[in-house]
Amino acid sequence: MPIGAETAVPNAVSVDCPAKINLHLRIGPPRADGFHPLMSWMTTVGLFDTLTMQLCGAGVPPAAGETPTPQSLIDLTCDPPIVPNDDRNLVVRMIKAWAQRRSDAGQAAVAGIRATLLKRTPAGAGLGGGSSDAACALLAAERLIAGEPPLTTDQMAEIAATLGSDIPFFFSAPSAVCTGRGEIVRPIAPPAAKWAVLILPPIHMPTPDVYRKFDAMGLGRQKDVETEPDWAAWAKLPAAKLMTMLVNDLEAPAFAIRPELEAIRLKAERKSVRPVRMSGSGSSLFTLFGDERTATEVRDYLRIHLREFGIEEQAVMVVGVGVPIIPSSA
Ligand SMILES: C[C@@](CO)(OP(=O)(O)O)[C@H](O)COP(=O)(O)OP(=O)(O)OC[C@H]1O[C@@H](n2ccc(N)nc2=O)[C@H](O)[C@@H]1O
Ligand SMILES: Nc1ncnc2c1ncn2[C@@H]1O[C@H](COP(=O)(O)OP(=O)(O)O)[C@@H](O)[C@H]1O
Repeated sequence: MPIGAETAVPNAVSVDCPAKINLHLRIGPPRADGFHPLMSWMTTVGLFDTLTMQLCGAGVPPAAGETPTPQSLIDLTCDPPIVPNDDRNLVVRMIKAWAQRRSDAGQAAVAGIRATLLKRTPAGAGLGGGSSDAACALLAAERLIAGEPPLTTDQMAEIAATLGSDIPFFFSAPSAVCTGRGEIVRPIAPPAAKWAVLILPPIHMPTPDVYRKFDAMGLGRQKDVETEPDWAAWAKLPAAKLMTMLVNDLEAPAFAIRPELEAIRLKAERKSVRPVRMSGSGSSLFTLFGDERTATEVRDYLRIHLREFGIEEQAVMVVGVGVPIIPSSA
């Protein structure tokens, strides 16, 4: 009998899916498969989407106004609805890949899953929101069928790597060094700096465009992704010192595509009197702090001085650095 088919009581799991930032991101020349080798120190930050999932089958009463059972394996509702709820959504693709793996392994089929995704992390910001949602969908799905032999972190990361280079990181949250095309993940200590000011310019940066520009500019040296810093020493550095060590090799191509992003970064650096880095392929920017009070003061100051770029108040925020992922039964 399929799991969920006879479930009398809805069994929901809710996960706050954290965004990530690339504290340090070095990129090498493209490989034969077109992907770029990289070396990145990634950490979660406290900006969250919320994903709720519920087994959905014959015995489960539908939520008010919702269809009784999904027509397909997963019935996803997104808020805002502008986010696709079909196969373009990494949550849908992850659940399908998970169900396929179960089927290949001869495990019981899942009758259906009803999911809702409340989006807060902007897409195209280099914050891995879609990747986090996908990883958290797998964690939630595994929890929904508790009692079965759970997948190991390596098995989850293996499924994840088939869907996106950034997804495996989230199974080693809150802090890891990612190599290969991003899918080889090694947990390390999170930074001592526990707060970040995050700036979200109203700019959508498509990741492939930034990598293409990186190639067109002839950037990328293999040795940059092979020489690893002393991560343990970096993790202990005070925030201001650590910021001076961090590099993002995708800044040059991102700024070549959108020069106003560089102008925002420069202004943010001048006004905060500290280095400001881009995360991933952009467009988000961050700087780290050891204490929340200083972070809040700098945030308030930047809110005033970044207005001229069309950056709204709520797009400059203080977030915790190195937050855990904790699915909870709802
Ligand atoms: C740049 C980074 C840094 O963490 O993050 P984002 O800015 O996307 O958050 C990642 O490398 C993005 O990872 P992710 O967004 O999962 O990329 P994927 O879906 O696997 O690939 C999207 C496209 O990006 C390019 N790509 C991605 C990863 C990589 N190591 N080399 C690449 O060249 C390829 O053109 C690929 O077709
Ligand atoms: N659950 C999801 N949330 C947001 N975007 C998603 C999701 N699933 C797939 N996508 C697609 O992935 C793209 C990249 O989204 P995301 O991972 O949030 O940003 P980034 O690559 O900048 O870190 C989006 O433009 C969108 O088309």
